[in-house]
Amino acid sequence: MASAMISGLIKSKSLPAEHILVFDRKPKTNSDLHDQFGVTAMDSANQLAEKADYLIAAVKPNALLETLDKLSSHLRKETVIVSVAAGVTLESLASALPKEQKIIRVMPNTPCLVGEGMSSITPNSTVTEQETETVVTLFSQFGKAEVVSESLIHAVVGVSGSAPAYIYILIEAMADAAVLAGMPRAKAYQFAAQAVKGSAEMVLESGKHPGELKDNVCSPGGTTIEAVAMLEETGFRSSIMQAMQACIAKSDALSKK
Ligand SMILES: NC(=O)C1=CN([C@@H]2O[C@H](COP(=O)(O)OP(=O)(O)OC[C@H]3O[C@@H](n4cnc5c(N)ncnc54)[C@H](OP(=O)(O)O)[C@@H]3O)[C@@H](O)[C@H]2O)C=CC1
Ligand SMILES: O=C(O)[C@@H]1CCC=N1
Repeated sequence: MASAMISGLIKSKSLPAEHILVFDRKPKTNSDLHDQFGVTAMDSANQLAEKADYLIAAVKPNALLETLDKLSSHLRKETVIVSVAAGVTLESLASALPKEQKIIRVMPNTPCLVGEGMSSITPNSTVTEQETETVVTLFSQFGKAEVVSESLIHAVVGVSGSAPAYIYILIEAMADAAVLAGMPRAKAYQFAAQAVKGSAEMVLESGKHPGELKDNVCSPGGTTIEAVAMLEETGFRSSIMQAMQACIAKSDALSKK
């Protein structure tokens, strides 16, 4: 996720690469990030903590609190800690950080890598409006970003954070069926991915209800309604909803650990 954000930020040209400071505990990953993106690789997490204005922590949720706890004594009071971890609440983050530390929870997704991310932003009470705006602007450099209340983050994990995985499965299945019908594999991925991308753009740009857009594709007695009837029979909608409910429940369970 960190690479996706760094890459998105570099591509946006919104700040010089060397102003982005990074640290990964694996020296090779650290130097690879510098070689690949031109960012400044720090020698230690403590050094990063001392210098950063906005510190984005992108380690696994189960390692985050211990990592922040170790950094605590090196942080400046005005540094804004940005956590992208699923299921780690503002309250738990605060418990591992100095009193009154500014904290923002962000839930991004991997399409940040290609400038098409979707990120939610949730500040704690010590963050100023201007600092929240700065983080919204930062994450808007590689996609869309919106402030949401903390209670909605589980839904965000389900509908955008984890969602690229479901869409990739959809694209893979569509391509498999096209291959079954004789289309070469590479072309099948291109056709399937472009169909998904174009359909998403139609929802975002037209503002029309997805049901209306679906109806427009279904010619009477035609091919599409056959596919739609089969999707209903095999429980496609229900499958998506159940998968997302499992995802949302896991996000909720992680936050209660
Ligand atoms: N992947 C996704 O689509 C999304 C992920 N997230 C969140 O992003 C976070 C990272 O997830 P993801 O990128 O998938 O995980 P990865 O395991 O791919 O990346 C985590 C990276 O952090 C490194 N790391 C671990 N501990 C430290 C430390 N103490 N100091 C410095 N670097 C460290 C890891 O190194 P090592 O290999 O040595 O463990 C690894 O390179 C998670 O909290 C997740 O909830 C949020 C939204 C979407
Ligand atoms: O799978 C995960 O836990 C992370 C959080 C959202 C996307 N990936």
